[in-house]
Amino acid sequence: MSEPREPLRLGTRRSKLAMAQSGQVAEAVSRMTGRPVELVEITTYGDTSREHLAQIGGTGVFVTALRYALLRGEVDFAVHSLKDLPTAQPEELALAAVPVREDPRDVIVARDALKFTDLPRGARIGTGSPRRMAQLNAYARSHGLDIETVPIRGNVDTRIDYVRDGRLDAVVLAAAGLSRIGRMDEATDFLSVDMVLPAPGQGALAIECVADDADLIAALAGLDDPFTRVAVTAERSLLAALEAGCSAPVGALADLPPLSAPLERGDPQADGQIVKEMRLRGVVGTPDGQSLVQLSTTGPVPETHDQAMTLGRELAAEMLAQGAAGLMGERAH
Ligand SMILES: NCc1[nH]cc(CCC(=O)O)c1CC(=O)O
Repeated sequence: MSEPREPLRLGTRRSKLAMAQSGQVAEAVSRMTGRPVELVEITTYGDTSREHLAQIGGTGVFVTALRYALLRGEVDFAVHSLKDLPTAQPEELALAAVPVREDPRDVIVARDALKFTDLPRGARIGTGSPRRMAQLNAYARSHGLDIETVPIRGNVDTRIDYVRDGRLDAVVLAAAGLSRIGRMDEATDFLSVDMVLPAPGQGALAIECVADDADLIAALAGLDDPFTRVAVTAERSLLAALEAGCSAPVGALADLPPLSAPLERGDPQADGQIVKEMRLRGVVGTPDGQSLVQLSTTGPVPETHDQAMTLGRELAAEMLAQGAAGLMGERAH
């Protein structure tokens, strides 16, 4: 008979979203390793501060306390929303797995089940994210819509309450967050990524442990999705190269490009080969939507971390050449 094994300790924030995603990963890890996983709740500064996230300014307010718990050996691994993770990876910690990404899009929760295009003139839309403000306002400008973006913050429940009690016509949220807390049915419209590019890493999770725990890294590797990993690596490399923090008005998404015409037609040139390509799109803009730099590049799926990093850096360099830096306002660092 095998010895009973110690449970793995998963450090998690207390928020409903964090508990939901940690719970889902705990189950997957426990299924895969045959070891029980116990959740250890940790309070982070981002959870307790009442200041606006954009005012706190620093990247990673949700992440730091979990990382200290890992480094102190209080927990064995932690689950983060990848979009909340600072782009610099500390040497002592390993990004052990990036599981398959969920829907990366933003959605709105609007009153009266309204779609975005049905919002009335002067509609008040709540979001604390300069990225969402920039792109919504730019879209409104170019389509002759009259909307007002209203800065709010708070967890997903709090933000939906703004609509429920009539203070706002709509709020913008990440589809993945709503889905993980089981409230996806309250979304009234998806915002297409052609209209609003998501935050780098949105919809993806990061599973982190200490870099010298080789056994655990090997065990967690089973949860890794290589495509999601290179995609978010390229997105975050773009973000880092723009020297932008997590609250900067930067959107990025790497995904499969629409099938190219020759492949759709079964062009004999393609020789029966499906050419695996990835498209990386990036956007940066002023929150009022007056100025926006949006670029895209398509090429073979990166095969290594370095290739993915290069892809993001190169697109960022093109964006900077088109004036991206001037649109980001105060630099986070
Ligand atoms: N900003 C906080 C945050 N961090 C991750 C998610 C959602 C889940 C995800 O994007 O992976 C959210 C909520 C939101 O933006 O609506």
